[in-house]
Amino acid sequence: MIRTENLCKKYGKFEAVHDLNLDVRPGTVFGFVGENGAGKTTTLSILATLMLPTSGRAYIGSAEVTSEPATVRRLIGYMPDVFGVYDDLTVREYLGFYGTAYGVASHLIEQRTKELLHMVNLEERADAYVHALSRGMQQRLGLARCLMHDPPVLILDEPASGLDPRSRIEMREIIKSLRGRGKTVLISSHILPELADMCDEIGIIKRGALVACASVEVVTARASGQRQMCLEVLHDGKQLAKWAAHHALVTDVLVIEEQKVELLFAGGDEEQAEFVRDLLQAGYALKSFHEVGGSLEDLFLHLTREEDHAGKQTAASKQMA
Ligand SMILES: Nc1ncnc2c1ncn2[C@@H]1O[C@H](COP(=O)(O)OP(=O)(O)OP(=O)(O)O)[C@@H](O)[C@H]1O
Repeated sequence: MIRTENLCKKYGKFEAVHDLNLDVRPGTVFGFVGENGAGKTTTLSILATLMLPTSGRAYIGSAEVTSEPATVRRLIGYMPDVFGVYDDLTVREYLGFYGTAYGVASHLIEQRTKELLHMVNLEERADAYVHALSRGMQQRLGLARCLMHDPPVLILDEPASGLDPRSRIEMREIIKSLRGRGKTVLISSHILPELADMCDEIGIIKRGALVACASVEVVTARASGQRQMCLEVLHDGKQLAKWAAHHALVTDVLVIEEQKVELLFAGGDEEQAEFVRDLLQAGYALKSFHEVGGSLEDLFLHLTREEDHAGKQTAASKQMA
């Protein structure tokens, strides 16, 4: 639903986004994590048609951002990291203004305003002036604003930044509820645990390139000490996946190539040795077996250090789930 192909953006000679390949499936919440200056805002601005890429392509659905910006704008709701509010409007007027700007039919504006204010817990503030709202409330209103034209895709740039813990939790719960409404969400942050709680997949960006991408189950499993194992067999990987899925300590299985299977394992060394023995006894011709990485957060910290980690990055990129 959201896709970039070798996306690059240069500011003068400085390359802020470098050969970025993203693929966010419909209906998923994708967390885009990276330290300050990694290139998140630049990428999201290109997807929101606010900036042209230097090279490469970006798509929302089948619409390409540079050649079909009007179509893209209808498909997305974009919440920038910093946005202004109009001081002399009430909350209701503010949403009405954006509804009109987005071309929402006038009979729908009132209904949608009501629904969205309910969703972002601002019903009781409908007649308050926008400038009188707390920062958390303004951020929630900003999210409601993006949804006025009911777009299938949301692009949210650090929506919880600068919020106190309670407001962050409120924002997180609202974003989680968007998945239930079938929205595809791309959300950026520099805080991995915060994203892990509300996302289906996490992608890590470093110096403009995607260096790791994994399902949130993998992230959580690694954080909770489960092992991620990669097995290669001589024959059909699907058979092996079926066999492994029945094992009590296997919590998730993925066929990543015809003969290659990745799984999450909730046991220690002995159980793991037993698992491999059982597998051989069941007749599988095991070609290779290894454990994959530490926690994704460790990986993130490792990758964002200043030294060159080319070898590790390649390994990380291979972990694409
Ligand atoms: N208009 C610009 N001109 C020159 N350099 C820029 C411009 N905008 C951003 N940059 C640089 O490009 C790099 C990526 O910036 P970007 O804002 O995309 O990162 P980010 O991951 O969103 O960071 P943050 O979390 O701090 O918002 C940074 O080094 C930044 O200084």
